[in-house]
Amino acid sequence: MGLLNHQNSYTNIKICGLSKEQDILVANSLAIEAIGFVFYPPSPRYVSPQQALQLGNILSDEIQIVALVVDPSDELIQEIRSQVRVDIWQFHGDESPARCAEIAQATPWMKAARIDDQFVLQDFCLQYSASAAWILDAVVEGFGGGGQTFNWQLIPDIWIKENAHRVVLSGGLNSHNVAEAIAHFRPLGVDISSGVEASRGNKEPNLMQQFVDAVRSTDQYNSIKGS
Ligand SMILES: O=C(O)c1ccccc1N[C@@H]1O[C@H](COP(=O)(O)O)[C@@H](O)[C@H]1O
Repeated sequence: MGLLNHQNSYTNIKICGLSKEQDILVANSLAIEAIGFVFYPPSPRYVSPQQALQLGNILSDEIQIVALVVDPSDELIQEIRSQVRVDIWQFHGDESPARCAEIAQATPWMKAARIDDQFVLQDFCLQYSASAAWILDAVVEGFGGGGQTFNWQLIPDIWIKENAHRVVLSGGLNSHNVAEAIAHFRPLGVDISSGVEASRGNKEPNLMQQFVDAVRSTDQYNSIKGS
């Protein structure tokens, strides 16, 4: 169980940016590993620690909570820690490795790499070697959640072969492109926000279901194919 579980024979799924009770009830009905709360005020998916506490109370214990932050203040971290069950921290800003470790303490954390043709992946991986997984995302306005894919060809095949077991792939995923994404990366997990929304910040239950179905049927197809 869990987004960072390497023993699963399937692709782990995180749905990010849930902000309403209805989103949580839908998540509870899907066999997903994690949901994300966005504690970044400019985001259309922002929830306060108090809201996250209430939403967390109705979330299934089987589903992990990822706390997504972008260069957070100490005060915000304190508030999140005191109110929310955080299973994994997600750092999506310019946090240094030391700052990630300081905030996360004993809780696992993931650092997002925002990929463009200037990005030096080797340096990033060395710098953030303590990250339990690396989130690969696109460069978008507002740090993330922009529904944009990055150019997958920028990631060398050899790097994918050696490191995909530590990758949570994100950036513009949806039920139509996720099979190709899994075939290309064979990642530890996939992370989606915009692709399961009717409009920015508004999750659509049918799209959430379709995304999970697409991931699970891709895994099944790949296991039958034996690849
Ligand atoms: O979701 C947001 O609003 C957000 C804000 C700031 C940083 C990251 C954010 N979300 C993360 O962005 C990626 C990609 O999301 P999308 O599927 O392309 O919309 C994902 O890791 C979200 O967790």
